[in-house]
Amino acid sequence: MSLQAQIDGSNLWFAQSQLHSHNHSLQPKSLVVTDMDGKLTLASNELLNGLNQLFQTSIKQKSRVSKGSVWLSLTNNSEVIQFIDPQELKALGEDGFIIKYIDEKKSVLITGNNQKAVLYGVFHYLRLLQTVAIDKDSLNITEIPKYKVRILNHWDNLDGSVERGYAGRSIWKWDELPTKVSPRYKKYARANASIGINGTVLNNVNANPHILTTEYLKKVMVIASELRPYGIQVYLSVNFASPAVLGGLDDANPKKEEVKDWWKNKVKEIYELIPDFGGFLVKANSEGQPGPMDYGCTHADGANMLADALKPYGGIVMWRAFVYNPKGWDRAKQAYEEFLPLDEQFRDNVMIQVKNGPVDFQPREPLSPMFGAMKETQVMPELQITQEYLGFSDHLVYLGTLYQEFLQSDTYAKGKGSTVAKVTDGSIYNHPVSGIAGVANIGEDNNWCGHHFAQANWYVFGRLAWNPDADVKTIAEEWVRQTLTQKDKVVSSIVEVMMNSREATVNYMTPLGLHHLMGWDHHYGPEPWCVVEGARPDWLPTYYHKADSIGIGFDRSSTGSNAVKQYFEPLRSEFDNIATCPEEYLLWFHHVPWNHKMENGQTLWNQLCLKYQEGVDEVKKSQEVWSKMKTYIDEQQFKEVQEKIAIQLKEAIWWKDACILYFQTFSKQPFPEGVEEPVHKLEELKKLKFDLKHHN
Ligand SMILES: CO[C@H]1[C@H](O)[C@@H](O)[C@H](O)O[C@@H]1C(=O)O
Repeated sequence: MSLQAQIDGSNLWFAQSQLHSHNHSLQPKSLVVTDMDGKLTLASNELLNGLNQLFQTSIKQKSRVSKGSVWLSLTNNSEVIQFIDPQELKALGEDGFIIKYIDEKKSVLITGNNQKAVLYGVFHYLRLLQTVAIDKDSLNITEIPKYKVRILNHWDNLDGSVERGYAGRSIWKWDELPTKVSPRYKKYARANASIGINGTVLNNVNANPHILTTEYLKKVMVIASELRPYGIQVYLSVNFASPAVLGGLDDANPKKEEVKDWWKNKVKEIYELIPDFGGFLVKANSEGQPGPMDYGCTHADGANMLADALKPYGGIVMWRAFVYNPKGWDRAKQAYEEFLPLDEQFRDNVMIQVKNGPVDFQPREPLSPMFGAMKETQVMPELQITQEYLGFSDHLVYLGTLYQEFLQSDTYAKGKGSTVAKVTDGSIYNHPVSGIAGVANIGEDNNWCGHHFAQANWYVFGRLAWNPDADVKTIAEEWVRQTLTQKDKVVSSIVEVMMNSREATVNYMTPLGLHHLMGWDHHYGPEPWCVVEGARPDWLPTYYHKADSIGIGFDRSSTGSNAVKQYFEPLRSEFDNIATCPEEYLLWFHHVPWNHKMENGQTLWNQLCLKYQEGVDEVKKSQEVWSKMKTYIDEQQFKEVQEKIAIQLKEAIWWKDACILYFQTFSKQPFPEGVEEPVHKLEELKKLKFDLKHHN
């Protein structure tokens, strides 16, 4: 694969360069577009390009539907109405589509209520051609996305750097805009549209107020117009202090009329430039960011002020609940404590954006108790696609399994079956908006995401935002077939590596419910011993593992911080009781003696060491599998992944050695049989200096 091809995005899944090996009895013969006013030009071009590439022929465009046609039309066409029930068409809403084999015409119809929906239908159809065998009977598909807002959050700064970004600099070229328009914007839009993503927040939640200057808004306008044809709305992160910093007001007190007016005027200016602007994302009173609490006001006061300004234009506010205070006993409890009393107070165009776990994007966390608990306010999940705590773009970690575990976690908010997906996608609580956000892993690296397999995490996020109940193994297979290879016998081996990769990472980094053992600022390698003078205690690993001569783990049970109280029954009791707490969360909820008997009869100490070893062994296995892929994979992709897996294995061993050697200073017990002798010395590991620059 040439460098240019990578930059062009030809190594992304939507390039449609290879066909699935299944025999397609329904090979399209012609394309018919019923389109009076040119609304479907983009969709039909995508389809034509895709089909031509897939079948390596030139598909003819015709004006009449005949045997073997693929027929694109909006639903308001009189012919379409003959074949599909009007109720069904109405139910499609804005983004839903139908792909249906029409017997009478011996052709395939792709239709939706607007151009964006038809485009989604086109991409879905192309995906099917590449990933499964389709026939007349299977082509009877209605797809309606579960979440209304399916959005990426870029933590991209105006100077081109990316907070927690591991794929090079930002793709947004603020210096060149508005005059020069990078070709990547359009490719980004296509890739996102192909998986149903319909929104993007361009800038970091640690927001530079300058994004709201007229100068920057004009740049934003250009990006918005590049993304618009693909159905992607632009949103911005805003700094709560903007009225003071930019507007010269005395402060940003949300109760003051002049502050409200400043926001109203700013919003008006934005909509004049970008009529379909989506709204604001806000990180307030969190990690030093300004917010309404600076003025004795609440999160609701702040969010509602912005919501009122956006409401006349249909805009929304995504207000983050990532708040924690170093004075608290347990960081995991704080969002709930701050936000639950405010339920019922938020406007209906506000969503509270909550990270999947109660702490911070760890390799594994139990669900945040916020899900299901806030009933009157729409809560939207925030997932992290960039691998801040999962080995950056050096480790192969397929996050589909993490996302699925979270989305299918039962909150019990309305009895059994109240999964996170159902309490947030509108199935259980019905609010006018719903949404799900993913913190992007995209940068200007040739391969877009730093690691070829990291693209799969962007892909699976989009597919789950469309349908949170979809099967992530199937999604992994889709991605492999569209991106790497169509050879059946190797597809399943690669999918297996992907499916095991997250558990492997949990095991070599933080097994059995441990969390936040990473270096306190870079969040990359292991530093469970880390003590930093002057640093917030809740940024240090020792705050989380609490290892001592008796045992290890954070006691969040009813005898400890009582974080368990924030969960619905029966979860609360299950987590609270050391005998029923799932072992994968054991040290999250309990301080457990070293000699505690685990389910398999091992002591906690032995099991902990064995888990670290299991993680390392799994990476060894994936290295072996990958080494056999050489003949099936593009040379450059093969080599680059191989190099990364070698790093991952080295670092999995680093993680294992660092953690078991350090925890041994408390347990004072030997390593059990089956655990490889550490190749490192603890004192040397403690002196290792991590070079962040090397990883960007
Ligand atoms: C954007 O800031 C990030 C910060 O870099 C990160 O270490 C932490 O995970 O979370 C913050 C947040 O989510 O606001």
